[in-house]
Amino acid sequence: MAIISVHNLRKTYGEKVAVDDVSFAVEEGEIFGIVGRNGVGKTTTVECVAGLRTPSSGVVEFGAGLTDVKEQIGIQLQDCSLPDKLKVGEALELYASFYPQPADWRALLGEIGLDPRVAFAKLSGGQRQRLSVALALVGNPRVAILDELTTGLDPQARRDTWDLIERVREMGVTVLLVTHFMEEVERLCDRVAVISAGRVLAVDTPDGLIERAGGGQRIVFHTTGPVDALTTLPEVTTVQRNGDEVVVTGTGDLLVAVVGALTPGQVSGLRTERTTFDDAFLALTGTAPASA
Ligand SMILES: Nc1ncnc2c1ncn2[C@@H]1O[C@H](COP(=O)(O)OP(=O)(O)OP(=O)(O)O)[C@@H](O)[C@H]1O
Repeated sequence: MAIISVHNLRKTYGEKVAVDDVSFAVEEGEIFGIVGRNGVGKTTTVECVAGLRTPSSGVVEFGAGLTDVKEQIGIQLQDCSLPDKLKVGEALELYASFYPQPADWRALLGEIGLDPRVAFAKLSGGQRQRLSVALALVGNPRVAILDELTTGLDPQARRDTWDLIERVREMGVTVLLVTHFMEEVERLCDRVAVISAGRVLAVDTPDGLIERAGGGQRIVFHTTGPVDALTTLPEVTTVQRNGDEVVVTGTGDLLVAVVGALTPGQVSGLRTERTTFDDAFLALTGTAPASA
């Protein structure tokens, strides 16, 4: 049974429609991604789920066992900031005091690998993000909402944060992950809702969305000759031409089918690539993802 079900969520600020019509269900124990470009309504959606904002219309339902949203959903908000002089240990102890049955914050310190005596001002970007994850977990939540956790981090800090998110799931916590970083989706998410302009375009596994975008296979080559015949092949999903360069996506024995249909001697630089979640996102939304 779904631990969170969102039905036709809509949120407006005056004339501004931040979330138009969003529905999805999060299963217990999964890492569920909310993915989309900046400003499409991701944060507003999860703030409505966490009870921080009141939807203009629509319903957010919680599965059995999730009875107290404020206590059982931990949220790490984008750009979380703490007083400069507050030490890591003091922050965790303070946040733990807000909850009736907090987690052991000293054990959480081990997970995030931080020294409790270090002041917030002295933490690097990656360390601040790891602290904000720990603060989201200190209430012993059933669900952790993590919003744009790795934006602005260097590649190593990003990978460390991904490892931490995987450990959070291993602790039995369901994760609702807001991101516009496509590699993060492929690496972490069991399922994902792709949002554009306040609406859900698709909900599926990352592989399922890649499959929709061309079956995980892509062939790139150069030719000056005609390629129209490729579109009639059953293995071919899309053919895109940009000058001499042709990109073909499809399924099954795509390479054999494409090579068989091309005129020998007119093709150069043929290579195969795996379709990525970037391609799937582009195919769904018609826009490339923003860089992190
Ligand atoms: N309190 C508010 N008042 C007015 N407009 C708002 C408010 N909060 C958000 N918005 C607008 O609603 C839209 C959706 O914002 P939201 O922060 O939910 O998007 P997002 O997908 O999370 O983007 P980002 O990744 O940049 O945070 C944006 O156009 C934003 O400017």
